[in-house]
Amino acid sequence: MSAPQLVVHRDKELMAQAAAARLITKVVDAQSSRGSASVVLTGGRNGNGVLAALAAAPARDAVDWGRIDLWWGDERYLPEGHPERNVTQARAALLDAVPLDPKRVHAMPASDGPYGTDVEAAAEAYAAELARAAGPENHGAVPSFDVLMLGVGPDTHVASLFPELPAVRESERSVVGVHGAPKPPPTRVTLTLPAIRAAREVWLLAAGEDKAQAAAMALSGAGEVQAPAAGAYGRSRTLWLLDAAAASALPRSLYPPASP
Ligand SMILES: O=C(O)[C@H](O)[C@@H](O)[C@H](O)[C@H](O)COP(=O)(O)O
Repeated sequence: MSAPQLVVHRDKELMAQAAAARLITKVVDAQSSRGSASVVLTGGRNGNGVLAALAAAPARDAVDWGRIDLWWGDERYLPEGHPERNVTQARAALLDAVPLDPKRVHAMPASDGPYGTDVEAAAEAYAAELARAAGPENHGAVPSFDVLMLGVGPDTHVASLFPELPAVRESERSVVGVHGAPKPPPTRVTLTLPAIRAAREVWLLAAGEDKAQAAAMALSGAGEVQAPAAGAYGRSRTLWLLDAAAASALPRSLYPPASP
């Protein structure tokens, strides 16, 4: 477990641009040292903001897009191509604009796919896909993702792990179905905390006033069942990328004050 490090940016645009720059560097480094990179994407405005900033970054061409595996932390269980699916939004923000290898774009199943309304079967299928990609050196049923990004919800949810719902307590499976999520749509597929913790680096993104209490709670010792974001950490690094508004309720002891 790595203790959280905080980086506070002036506003959400700068936060997205800085995260995109950071992601380019990480991916290029992973490709140089291991031949390929694996990145887990998140849904939500901030995750999509990072992808849009990456699409606009001149340095995006430094990435070898054919040698990157893309996975998702969660998916809204909706039909293929639905505008509210996380993968649809990621495609619009970045993926359609770069030369990815389609075999390495691991979208979560859709509700009109082979599993139909059986979200548990969809979750099992995604767990099996992750297991196939995990090498012996990965020590588990999921690959050692280079970077796993998570948007933080105002209730401290990450991926589709909502406070007190069964998915956040899952300790065995890497992927589960979610019913009755408080954020629409209610049916979702999500990585579990053990799968998230297999990542080398976990980056939590929080911007806006409505995230201030969530960030303060998750970073002040709350339990992961009440505050799922508190249970999201990487093996070598846990990075909270915040804008000033989301950082506004944090105890000053957690990060140095901005220069006057
Ligand atoms: O399916 C989703 O909606 C998500 O993956 C979810 O976990 C999201 O990342 C947070 O709710 C933060 O979303 P915002 O960045 O839009 O606040």
